[in-house]
Order: sequence, then C-alpha cells, then structure tokens
Amino acid sequence: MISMEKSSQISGFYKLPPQERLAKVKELAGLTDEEAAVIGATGALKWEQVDRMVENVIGVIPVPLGVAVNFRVNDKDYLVPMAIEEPSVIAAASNAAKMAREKGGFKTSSTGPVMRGLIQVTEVKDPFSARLEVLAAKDKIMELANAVDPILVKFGGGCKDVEAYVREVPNKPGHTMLIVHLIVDCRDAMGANAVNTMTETVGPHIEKITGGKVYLRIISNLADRRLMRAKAVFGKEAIGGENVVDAVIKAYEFALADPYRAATHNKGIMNGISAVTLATGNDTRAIEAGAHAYAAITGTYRPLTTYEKNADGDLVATIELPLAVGLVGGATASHPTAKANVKILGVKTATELGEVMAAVGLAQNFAALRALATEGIQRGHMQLHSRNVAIQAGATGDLIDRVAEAMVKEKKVRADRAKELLEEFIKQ
Ligand SMILES: CC(C)(COP(=O)([O-])OP(=O)([O-])OC[C@H]1O[C@@H](n2cnc3c(N)ncnc32)[C@H](O)[C@@H]1OP(=O)([O-])[O-])[C@@H](O)C(=O)NCCC(=O)NCCSC(=O)C[C@@](C)(O)CC(=O)[O-]
Ligand SMILES: NC(=O)C1=CN([C@@H]2O[C@H](COP(=O)(O)OP(=O)(O)OC[C@H]3O[C@@H](n4cnc5c(N)ncnc54)[C@H](OP(=O)(O)O)[C@@H]3O)[C@@H](O)[C@H]2O)C=CC1
Repeated sequence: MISMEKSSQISGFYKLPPQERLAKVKELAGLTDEEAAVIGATGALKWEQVDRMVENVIGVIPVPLGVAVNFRVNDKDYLVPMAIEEPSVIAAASNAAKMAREKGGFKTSSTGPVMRGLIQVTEVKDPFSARLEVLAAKDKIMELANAVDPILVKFGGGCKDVEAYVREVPNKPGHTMLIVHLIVDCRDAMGANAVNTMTETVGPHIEKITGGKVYLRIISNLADRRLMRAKAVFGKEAIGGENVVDAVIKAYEFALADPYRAATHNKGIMNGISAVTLATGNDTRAIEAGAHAYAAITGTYRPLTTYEKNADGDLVATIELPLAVGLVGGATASHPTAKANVKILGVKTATELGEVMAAVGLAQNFAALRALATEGIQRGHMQLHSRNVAIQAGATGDLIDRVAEAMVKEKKVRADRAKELLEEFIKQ
C-alpha cells in the first residue's frame, strides 16, 4: 500500500521503461530489494515482450504449469497443460481421466466457432418495422462486414448471418431498443477483435436502414453458437461401486435444486477449464463470463454438467458450455509459453481445443463430485494443499514435506499447527 503522504497520481507512468516503473513502485510501496527482484524476474520472457503485452508493466507473476495426464478424447490421447495456483486440481483431472478410460474416455462434439457481434440501435421510431428492414438488408450487411476481414473469409469464416431483436428496457416500460446480431464464424480465432471491427464497420449502414442511433458495437461473451460438448461413461466398478454412482447423482441433484450449490459446482468445472485457458494464452474472463451466463440462460442458474445412470448401472456424465477459445490472435500466438503449451496439447483447430477443454471441465467436475459425495473433499485436496500451508509457515527445503506429511497424518492442516511442527522439527 502506498503511504498516505505519497500520491498514486503519476502522470506519464506508462511512458517509463518497465524497470524504471518498478523502481518507482518499489520506492512508493517500500518494497525490499528482494521483493522488487521477485516481481522483476521475467524468466524466459524478455522485458520488451511483457512490456508490449499489457500496460504499465513492472514484472510478471509466474503461475505453476502442470500437465494433466490420462486424457483420451475421441480415441486420441492428449497431455493437457494447466496453469493454476490451486493444489489438487491437476491431480483430480488426471484421476477422473484415468477412470474414464475404462469405457473409452471422452466423446465430444460442438456447434462450431461462431460468435455474435451486437449492435445497439436506439431512438428507432418503428423498431419492429426497422427489424424487418435490417433482415431484408442482410446480404449487404454481411458483405460490408466481410470486406474488413478478407483473411478470415479466406479461411472459410466471416459473417454468415444477421439477426435482429426488439428488446424492451426493463426499467423503462414501453421503451425499446433494436439489437442487431452479426453471426460470425471465427475459425481459429477467439474472434473479439475480428467481430468488434465488423460491428463498428456496419454501424453507419444500420443507422441508415433504421433511422436510429447506433451506440454500442461489441462481441457477446454469451457464445451460445460456440457450444462445446463432452460425454463420458464412468464404469461403476472403476469409480468405487454403484453406491458411488448414486452418490454422484445426488450431488448433481443438489446443484440442480440450489443455485448456491450450482455456483460451486460450476466453479469446480472452471478449475479445469480456466487452467487450460490460461495455459494456452486465451482470455480467461471471456470464458468465465460465457460459462456462467450460459448456466443462467433459462433464467435459473444451473449446473453445466448432467449425471445419470445407464442400463448397466454405470454413470453417464455430460457437459455443454460455450468456449470461445482461439489458436491465433490475442496472446495465444504471441506468448511463447502458450505456444509451447498448444504444442504439448497437439490440437490443430480452435474447435478441437474447445472440445478437449469441455472434456477437462467434465473430468474436473466428476473428480470433485466423487470426492465430495464419498470421503469429502479435504482428504485429497488438503493433502496436496498441506505443502502450501507448510511454506506459508516458513518451512523450506526438506522441512516442507516433513511438516506437510505430519499435518496430513494428524488431519490438522492448519497454519498454527504448521508453525508448531516447524519449530519442533527445527529444534530436533
Ligand atoms: C486428489 C485425488 C486425485 C487423490 O486421489 P487418490 O484416490 O488418492 O488417488 P490415487 O492414488 O488412486 O491415484 C489415481 C490417479 O490420480 C492422479 N493422482 C493422484 N495423486 C496425485 C498427485 N499427488 N499428483 C498428481 N496426480 C495424482 C494420478 O493420475 C493417479 O493415477 P496413477 O498415477 O496412480 O496411475 C482425489 O482425492 C481427487 O480427485 N480429489 C478431488 C480434488 C478436487 O476436486 N480438487 C479441486 C479443488 S477443490 C475445489 O476448488 C472445487 C470444489 C470441490 O469446490 C468443486 C465442487 O464443490 O464441486
Ligand atoms: N469481450 C471480449 O471478450 C473482448 C476480448 N478481446 C480480446 O480480443 C482478443 C482476441 O481477438 P481475435 O479476434 O481472436 O484476435 P486477432 O484479431 O488478433 O486475430 C484474429 C484475426 O487473425 C486472422 N487469422 C489468421 N489465421 C486465422 C485463422 N485460421 N482463423 C481465424 N482467423 C485467422 C484473421 O484476420 P486478420 O489477419 O485480417 O486480422 C482474424 O481476424 C483477445 O486478446 C481478447 O482478450 C477484445 C475485446 C473484447
């Protein structure tokens, strides 16, 4: 925190070289040499690379990168890079993927890499008539949109359709807006820049057609035309018996019945999906926004997965959610670690990436539900979290594992106990 007598108003901060910004922040925030050095350790990334990725750069914050194993998706094996700070997530994904293999792993499908670009048209006198005029001018609108992205069109993508909706403004009864949607196939791009450019390009033409005033022109993160689906059958014996099948179904029903539980259920899914999103340099906020908006698309917030029992008594699990991820554009192609991670994964298209991510989300959710509905989450999770607790208590070297193991054995994974154990071990 900056002390009271120092101001955070620093005009031109962004014009400084990153190391000078770091020095300034060090002075203002009273960082030690060691703290400043940690922030400034850019590792394999060069200062000029990070400085061009975002603004006001002073360093990097490395996040652990792990690889989930055992994934078999559509009869192909994948190593899944996951960037995440939370322990037990990667172990859990690998655990579920191992159990899924017995019945063939994951089967996936999708609706293709299609996004919606939104154009808000206000002050339209006759919105229902204007809507029809927009739809009638669809070909011209698509032509204008596609003219600004010939590369996307060359790859088979581009604006493919136009939709239009008259929306009532809830806090102003009787007051409407016309919302025009550009339906854009983004191929291997996430598509935000491409779609936003298209919406801005066609804006003036939409004003001409409708006689209204165009305001916002922006992609929608509720990517309901870019749905990724995955399914797996977990054999009852492989997961611990028919009672475990029933227990997982009950856990799912809890999420169906109660939005408070559904939020945590979906958080567990996103543990896996966000970790792959980050590892591949994709936009974690776009993915999270899309997933949670889709979970609430019926008006009730619901789990993104389903669980049921088949005729053999095995557990059948499915997932469906929007996943707007790309292999070109954004940081996906500019961040060297993201590029290497895509190589580890071995996906060739953005849709293949999205489908594998759906499988990871399903695996993650199943592992968590199985643990929650049987022994509880803490045994597996806390066992792995115990090392963090030991480090927080000041343990280093061999002492980290000794303190962690002792806490797990005692079933007391707590900071105060870690400190006590550490003191005991140091005295010995
Ligand atoms: C943690 C496990 C996997 C232990 O599970 P276990 O039964 O002790 O594992 P196992 O010894 O039988 O091993 C099975 C496989 O799991 C993997 N595995 C096993 N251990 C490791 C490890 N140390 N490091 C890496 N991988 C590991 C590994 O692939 C292994 O296969 P093998 O290599 O032996 O052929 C299990 O208890 C589990 O799946 N727990 C679920 C944990 C979880 O979901 N964590 C997420 C964080 S909690 C949260 O944020 C979400 C939540 C829970 O709130 C969501 C919700 O409420 O729905
Ligand atoms: N609401 C949101 O989610 C928003 C997100 N963003 C950000 O936008 C970025 C993603 O935008 P995006 O449009 O994907 O990125 P880019 O604009 O960087 O990349 C997409 C472009 O790459 C070119 N391209 C080359 N090969 C292909 C191919 N095989 N498939 C598709 N396109 C190809 C296309 O044409 P060309 O070469 O002509 O450009 C395409 O327009 C992310 O950084 C995201 O964080 C930005 C605004 C809002």
